[in-house]
Formats: sequence, structure tokens, C-alpha cells
Amino acid sequence: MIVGIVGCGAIANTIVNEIMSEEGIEIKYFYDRDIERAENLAHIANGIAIIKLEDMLDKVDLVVEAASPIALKNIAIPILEKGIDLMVMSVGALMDKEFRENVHNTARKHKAKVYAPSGAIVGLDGIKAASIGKITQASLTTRKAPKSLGREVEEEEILFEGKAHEAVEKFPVNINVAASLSIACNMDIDVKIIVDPKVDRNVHEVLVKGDFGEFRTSSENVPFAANPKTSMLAAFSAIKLLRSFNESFSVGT
Ligand SMILES: NC(=O)C1=CN([C@@H]2O[C@H](COP(=O)(O)OP(=O)(O)OC[C@H]3O[C@@H](n4cnc5c(N)ncnc54)[C@H](O)[C@@H]3O)[C@@H](O)[C@H]2O)C=CC1
Ligand SMILES: O=C([O-])CC(=O)C(=O)O
Repeated sequence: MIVGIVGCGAIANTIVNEIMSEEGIEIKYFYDRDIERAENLAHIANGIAIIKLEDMLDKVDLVVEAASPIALKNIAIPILEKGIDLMVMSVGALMDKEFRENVHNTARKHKAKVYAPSGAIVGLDGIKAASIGKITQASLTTRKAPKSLGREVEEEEILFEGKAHEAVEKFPVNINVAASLSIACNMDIDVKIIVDPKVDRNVHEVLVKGDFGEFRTSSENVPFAANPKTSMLAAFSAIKLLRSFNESFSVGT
């Protein structure tokens, strides 16, 4: 499998450092609006930095988007139209219903697949199983340190309380997890975002109720030093999903 990466930041660097050149996965093409970032990562991976997306499209089997929701909106359709699979980290962009439908229809028409790893939250496996019945309630409470949210506060403060579609508009690079949960639950879930000077982790609490009963998950994620908005777990989930394409045994939904 030849892989291209769009967005050469914290997540992409972790993917490359972990996978480098593993049997069956060759991460070869690197694109970033900051060409230096693409060149640095290409150098580490012994790959090729490209200056426009089209330069990788006839050469890859899968593109990993690890850039931003705006980037995803620009690249998704041209990638899928070529029948290339797409792994999406900036899931928040998919809260735009028209865009999501376009992505879905294009993927189906060109026999491409779109994957969204579980990212920084815990519980999507259970939600996927629970969605066989009816899900009646789902919420996410996210607590991050001021530097993760770009705020300066002395006391904990609720920054946002409302629906996921609004949360991803207001905090596009901090709450993609709300979109993953909403898509998995097939509802615009309730979201609360708290800035808390007492925490040094990215904390995500998920509550889901439905026909199956109810569950709560809580993850206290170590953030990347280089980008404290992002949890290391998010990059790990992408790596695990990439590896799963070569595995013959799968556990969990
Ligand atoms: N699904 C999830 O659970 C999670 C998703 N994310 C999202 O994943 C994405 C990547 O995260 P990180 O690696 O932490 O970000 P980062 O900020 O460390 O790296 C992003 C890279 O993408 C590049 N970039 C931004 N916009 C671009 C564009 N339009 N075209 C080309 N390159 C562009 C930037 O120059 C940068 O090098 C972000 O959108 C982030 O919000 C982050 C954490 C969890
Ligand atoms: O990494 C995290 O903790 C969550 C995050 O930034 C996102 O969902 O965009």
C-alpha cells in the first residue's frame, strides 16, 4: 500500500516515526501548505515532498489527511474521484451535511473508502455496536489546559455548551472528536468544552444511552508537546488503523 500524507504536523510525524517503512505500508508522498514541513518529513521517511496534491494522486492507494477541516474540504473530492481511499483526521468538516453527502456519494461512485480513526476518544467501538439499536442520548465533555485552547485563565471556565455542529465551527482544531461521536451516533450530540488550568491532559468524557443500556468513558490523554491541542492517542489510532489493513485478525467492532 503506497500512502500519501496531507498535513505534516504532530500526527503525521508520529505516524511516520512509528511506521517508517513497514512491510506492506510505504508512506511515500508528503504535502503541506508549508513546504518545509513536507520536506522535513519526506527526508525522515526517505519519501518525496510534493508541491501540489495532484502530484501524488496517480501514485497512491491511500491518503491520510492530518491537516485541518478546511484542507479536508479542499482535497477529499479530488482524491475520492480517483478511487483513492482516504483516512480523515479533521472529522469536524464532515459535520457539514452537504459536504458529508458529497464525500459519501463520491466514495461510493468511485469505489473508494473513507476511514475516520477513533482519534482522541474512547467508546466508538461500543457506539457502533449500540447503533444497531436506538441511541437516545449522547454527550461529550472535553476539558483541556489553557495552552491547548489558546486561552489564558486563572480559574476553570466553560467555553462552550451546545451542539456538536456549532462546537466544530467555533473550535475547528480542538473538537473533531465531537464530529466522530455525532456521526457514529447519527445525531448532533451535546458538547461542553471547559478550559481548566488544573489539568495538563486532554480529557474527554463520553456518555451514551440507548436500547443497549448506557456507558461512560473517560480518557485523560497526553498532549503532544509540539501541539498541545492534539492528543497522542489520536495519532496512535491512525497508526493502528493503518496497520489493520494488513492484518488478518480483527478484534472490536
Ligand atoms: N479526530 C481526532 O480525534 C483528532 C483530530 N485532530 C485533527 O487532525 C488534524 C491534524 O492535527 P495535528 O497533526 O495535531 O495538527 P498540526 O497543526 O500539528 O499539523 C497540521 C499540519 O497541516 C498543515 N496544513 C494546515 N492546513 C493545510 C492545508 N490547507 N493544506 C495543506 N497543509 C495544511 C499545517 O501546515 C501543519 O503542518 C487537525 O485538523 C486536528 O484538529 C487532532 C486531534 C484529534
Ligand atoms: O486531540 C484531542 O484531544 C482532541 C482534538 O484535538 C480534536 O478532536 O480535534
